[in-house]
Amino acid sequence: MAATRVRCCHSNAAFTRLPLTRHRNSPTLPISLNRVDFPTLKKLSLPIGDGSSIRKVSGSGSRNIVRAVLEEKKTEAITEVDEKGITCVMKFGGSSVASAERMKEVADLILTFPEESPVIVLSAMGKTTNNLLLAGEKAVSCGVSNASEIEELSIIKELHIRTVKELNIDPSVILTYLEELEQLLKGIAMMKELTLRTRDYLVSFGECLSTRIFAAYLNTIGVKARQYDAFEIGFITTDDFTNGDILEATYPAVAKRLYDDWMHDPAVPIVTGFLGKGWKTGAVTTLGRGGSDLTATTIGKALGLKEIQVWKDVDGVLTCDPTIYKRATPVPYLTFDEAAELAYFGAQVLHPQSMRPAREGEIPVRVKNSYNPKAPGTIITKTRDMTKSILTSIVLKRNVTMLDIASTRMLGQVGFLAKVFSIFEELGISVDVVATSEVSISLTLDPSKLWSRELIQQELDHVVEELEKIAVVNLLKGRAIISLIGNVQHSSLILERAFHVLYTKGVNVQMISQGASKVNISFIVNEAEAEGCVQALHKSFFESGDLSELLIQPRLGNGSPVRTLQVEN
Ligand SMILES: Nc1ncnc2c1ncn2[C@@H]1O[C@H](COP(=O)(O)OP(=O)(O)O)[C@@H](O)[C@H]1O
Ligand SMILES: N[C@@H](CC(=O)OP(=O)(O)O)C(=O)O
Repeated sequence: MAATRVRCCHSNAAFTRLPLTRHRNSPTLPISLNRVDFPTLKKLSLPIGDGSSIRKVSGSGSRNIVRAVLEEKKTEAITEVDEKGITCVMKFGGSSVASAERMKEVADLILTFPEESPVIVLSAMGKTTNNLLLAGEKAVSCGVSNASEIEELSIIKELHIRTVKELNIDPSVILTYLEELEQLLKGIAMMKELTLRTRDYLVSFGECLSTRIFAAYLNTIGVKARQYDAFEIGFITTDDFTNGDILEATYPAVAKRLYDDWMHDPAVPIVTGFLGKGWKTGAVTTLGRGGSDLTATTIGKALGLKEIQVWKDVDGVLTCDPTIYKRATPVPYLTFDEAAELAYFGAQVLHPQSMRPAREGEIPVRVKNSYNPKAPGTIITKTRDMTKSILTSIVLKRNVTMLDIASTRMLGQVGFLAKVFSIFEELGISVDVVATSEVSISLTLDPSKLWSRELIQQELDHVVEELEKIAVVNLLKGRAIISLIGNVQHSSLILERAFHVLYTKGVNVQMISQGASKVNISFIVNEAEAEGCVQALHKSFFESGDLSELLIQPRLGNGSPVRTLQVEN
């Protein structure tokens, strides 16, 4: 990997010179200006440092110069860089680094982009996170003397030791971690409890191990790499264990640490995905399952990179989950809103919060297949051409619980709605889909943040108990949400087609909602019927010709059709 080298700093009597480097493809985007964070600098209008604001930042493509003029302090910074800085972030999920063989392929893949200097974000190897969680649950009841024999612990040890051997790297990079993991499981066995905080610490071993192995491997093949634990480099989160939210302070802290290190001693940063540090407790937190995508987009925004790449085991975001229907095809373009909605409604391919930093930083996200790098993948941007777009993807969220809540009329309608939602707020449970009538509400509960079955039941009992103080509650389990992500400007066409399919299949829709986000129509069906519905909907929307031909001509006030077909963007 080429290094960034500062060649000269001009002097000018009127100005103080500050070190500043520039982004390769974006000459006006400097990388660091003393202690000023990059996104702030990029916006140009915000106050920086001790109250100065940037008047002008300009660059020259040919001479690789970036110039920043700071208003009040009359400070100018000019730095000339003859090679590139960090250009993109590449995240590889568990499936992409599941074995030594896969790690070699990922290393080769990174090296096929010599023009890039990436930050690499890794998830835990293969199913390691699931195995860690299972090991933790078993430890609670297995007794201290049996903790070392937990099957999942052996699987984790065996996988990592075999990987280290096959990659020919020094096993000491992971042995202390494996010993510590065993100690932790013994501790859980001794305490006979697994708190959410301990659970997060437990699963953090997955990413801590995979990144250490991969960084060591890159170093053995002559690519200088440096491992980072996200919780040590400024990933600050709320203290919501198992579901931490990234706090704003993360961006400048991460940018500073990565760029300072890069400037002093360039090496490919290999960062643990999924992990953070609680701002009050200082303990390790996690960002929710699949959270490494969010780590990657956070780094992308922090460094103001030109692209965020998330490498998966599928050819991009597909028209539906390929495990439900294998004729799913890649969606070439998505907006941040569509991708966020798709993720929120259960498409495992992206973490629900991961689009937020990318959208804020306006950084394109590319979803690629590490098993098939030639496939173009999906590119996610702020806007896209929606002219012919009707339906983009069908998403299924299983294991949904629906609540029918009918008011006992002790409260007026407004008070009733407010009271119901305050109960959910107090219990920290989010609601997915809502439909209301004058005296009743139907809604579905989001199961994604609950990690174990016992917890779901516990929380449900509590919700019902609270709601029964003001309403008659009917709890309906075994439901599924089918979400149609698409151009809701054509909702009539989408609904007409969707209901025709469901009617033909004899499926009764139990609730329907059209999101205010204008990209999503959701309906609730029995879980047992849901997969069949997705398959039938996919056939109808994606396998029966060009739907845009069906768009009805808008009609004039007198009912006669207008001459040209207009499709709103
Ligand atoms: N609409 C969709 N498009 C692509 N993949 C999907 C979709 N819905 C669900 N998936 C599932 O998401 C998986 C990829 O996400 P994930 O397992 O989190 O990847 P990684 O661990 O590599 O980050 C795919 O293997 C696929 O089964
Ligand atoms: N290892 C964590 C975080 C993650 O992002 O994983 P993946 O990228 O493999 O979905 C998990 O399994 O949840």
